[in-house]
Amino acid sequence: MNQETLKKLVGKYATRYVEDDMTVGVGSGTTVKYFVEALAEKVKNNNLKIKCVATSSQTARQAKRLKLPVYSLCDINQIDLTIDGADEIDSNMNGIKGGGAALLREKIVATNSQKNIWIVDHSKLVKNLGRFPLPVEVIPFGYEQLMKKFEALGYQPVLRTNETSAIVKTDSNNYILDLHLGKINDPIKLATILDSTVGVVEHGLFLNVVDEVVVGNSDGISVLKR
Ligand SMILES: O=C[C@H](O)[C@H](O)[C@H](O)COP(=O)(O)O
Repeated sequence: MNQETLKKLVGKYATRYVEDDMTVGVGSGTTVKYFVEALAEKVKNNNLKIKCVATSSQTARQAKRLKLPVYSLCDINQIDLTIDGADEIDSNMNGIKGGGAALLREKIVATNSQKNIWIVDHSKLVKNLGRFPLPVEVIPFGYEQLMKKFEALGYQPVLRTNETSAIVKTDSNNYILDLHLGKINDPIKLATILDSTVGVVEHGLFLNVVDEVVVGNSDGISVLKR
């Protein structure tokens, strides 16, 4: 099975976690896109009454187009379950997210969710985090100074730009610095440093956040539980 087929498979599989009357956090990315499609189908076929909270404007647009009811996080009491993708997951079920620049809203939704499930193909499972550049969302004001600080720390920051070389702006109008770390030996220490750096809005280290990971393998699906 190719990667796209595996993404589709886990996206569809994840709909089994969604029950009537739930409020569901809906993540972002190319894997979640398949979950949203399958969820819309399930909601329609079973006449489910659910509420969705989207982690990005892109997901919100897709969900609305497919007639899923999208609510603002401010207008709901509690999120029962969030289904999201990930860029890397280590053996402690810690992850890197933000490859699609949605990390800030994703972390807000995840930390307001009773349960978090990630859906990935097997290529996302790693021994140590860090081969995937760590996305850090920063305030545009004075971001060059932050880049200098990160360079001095050996983090090798790269300002994220798009195909036309324009600076990528997040849904909150911030910039993304991708840190090329190679291997993150101590994710907790790194998260603490980034959390206390002025100008950093949020980073893509999601530590102790996920409850279950649905993995698409060439011979089928496996589920990792914390
Ligand atoms: O900002 C984007 C999110 O963190 C995505 O969930 C993550 O990048 C995984 O995306 P994909 O399923 O496209 O690999």
